[in-house]
Amino acid sequence: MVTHLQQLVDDADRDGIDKLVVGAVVHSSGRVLILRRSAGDFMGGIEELPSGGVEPGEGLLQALSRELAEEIGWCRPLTIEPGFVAGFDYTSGSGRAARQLTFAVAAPDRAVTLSGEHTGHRWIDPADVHDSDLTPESAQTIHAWARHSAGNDDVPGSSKPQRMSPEG
Ligand SMILES: Nc1nc2c([nH]c(=O)n2[C@H]2C[C@H](O)[C@@H](COP(=O)(O)OP(=O)(O)OP(=O)(O)O)O2)c(=O)[nH]1
Repeated sequence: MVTHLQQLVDDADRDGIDKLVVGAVVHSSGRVLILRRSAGDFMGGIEELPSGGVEPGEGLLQALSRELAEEIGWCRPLTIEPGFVAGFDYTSGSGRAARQLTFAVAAPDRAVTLSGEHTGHRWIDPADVHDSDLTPESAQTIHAWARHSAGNDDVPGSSKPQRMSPEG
């Protein structure tokens, strides 16, 4: 796992990524937690997965743990499900080459405490992502997780980040 995570960081460096972001498919009974961004922010009002930038000196999972504490009030140790990580690249609001690496985390309970970054949350069935304000990249990430969790993962090499273009 450690080698694998380091490989993801090395790949991002090699690919010229300036901003590494970690995200989570937090799920309970097959439903996935999504958050609505505050209206005043860049891309305000969209729905997104809990996510945030990796800070200098932080490991990926350390960053994920901190972001989940900040964004949904989870202070518990996280259990990352092995075998799933989905990646997409985008240009951030400040123009940086960003890559979001999204891991899967089971929610033992559904208690969520939002920060000021988000105005609402809900648990969505992956089949209903078309009926949301998720970006195509977030929607694809949720679909990839749903396929993975159904044991019907038809994406070759799904334990590696998938390159999903904003168009695709
Ligand atoms: N900018 C941007 N964000 C996207 C795209 N697709 C997509 O799912 N997102 C998501 C990632 C984040 O959840 C959110 C926007 O985040 P962001 O990284 O651009 O915003 P930010 O203000 O935190 O970034 P920064 O400018 O401070 O680097 O939208 C896309 O094509 N462009």
